[in-house]
Amino acid sequence: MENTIGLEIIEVVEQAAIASAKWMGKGEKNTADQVAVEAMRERMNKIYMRGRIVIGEGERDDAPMLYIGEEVGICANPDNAISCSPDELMEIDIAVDPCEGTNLVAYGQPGSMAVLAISERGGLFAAPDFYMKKLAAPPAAKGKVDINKSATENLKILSECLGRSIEELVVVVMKRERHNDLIKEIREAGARVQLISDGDVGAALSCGFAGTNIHALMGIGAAPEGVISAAAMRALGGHFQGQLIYDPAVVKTGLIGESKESNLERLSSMGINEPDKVYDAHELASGQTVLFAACGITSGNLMQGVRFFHGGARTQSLVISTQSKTARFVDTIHMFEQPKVVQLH
Ligand SMILES: O=C(COP(=O)(O)O)[C@@H](O)[C@H](O)[C@H](O)[C@H](O)COP(=O)(O)O
Ligand SMILES: [Mn+2]
Ligand SMILES: [Mn+2]
Repeated sequence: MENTIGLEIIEVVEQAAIASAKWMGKGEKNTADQVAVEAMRERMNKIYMRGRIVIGEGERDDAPMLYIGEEVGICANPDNAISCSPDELMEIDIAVDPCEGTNLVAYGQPGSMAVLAISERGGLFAAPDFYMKKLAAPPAAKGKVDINKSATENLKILSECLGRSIEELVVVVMKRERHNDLIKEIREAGARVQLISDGDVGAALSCGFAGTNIHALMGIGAAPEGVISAAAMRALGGHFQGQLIYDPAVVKTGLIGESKESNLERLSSMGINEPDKVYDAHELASGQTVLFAACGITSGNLMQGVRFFHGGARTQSLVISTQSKTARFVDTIHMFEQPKVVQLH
């Protein structure tokens, strides 16, 4: 799979990031999102593959593009099958977030990215558009920290695994009312908290690499982003656990339906009969081969954002693969037209 589409998926996230970055700082989050979706879809449909969106922009009725169930790629069209090799005809599942951190792009804040994860059919958990309680930590703490434990206990475990005092640990938490107690507990345990307004995929990913000065992600974010984060952490060997949150009272937003009961029904209709199950990275991204790709829109811990110059742009992307066991940073100069200069830095 990596041989067939490895390089092309870099271009998919690059194109989405470039399109979105043109709207950086313009205060128009919907446009920054929409152009990323369009660019991602256009580039995806030029790939010799037979893809299906399993995590995308929502149900078909709400999302005109990259909706859940949408078939993408040249080989998704049976008329093209003759020009596709058996490898390209393999059915693959794709989870996308063309603009992860739309607010960050709209307000020119760091940490937004175009992201996707790919696996063979059935290899990614088709999470509902609910919330997810998440715990991400570095590879050294994999399987040792546990989402069922308190933040205080996990910080002690992290400190032992990483050979640092608790005071030397930094935990990323989304700045939300639902996290007030969690933030208090982390601070009382002695660790430091980095509050983010948006973008918990980037925070989870940062836990996978030493040197980012981020040692854990705790708290509740969106479930689809949880699956994409899990794919990255699965491929990196980091720790990721997620538990669906279906009770609107817990998240304190009206975004996930009116009642816990109706949400439980929806989960059951999707075949999720253990709604409180804690999933680890291998369950959320269970495929034999899992690829994760991201391209910075605005600069973050791991990737620089898109930098435009006359007639071109420079991007930085990251592709992580279970197949080649690589985390590959890709630095690309894009020449849109005849540039006056090809900018090196
Ligand atoms: O910040 C986020 C927004 O993602 P996007 O809509 O693609 O720009 C995500 O990283 C979060 O995981 C998540 O969507 C968020 O926590 C849910 O929103 P909220 O109700 O504001 O917490
Ligand atoms: Mn997102
Ligand atoms: Mn998004």
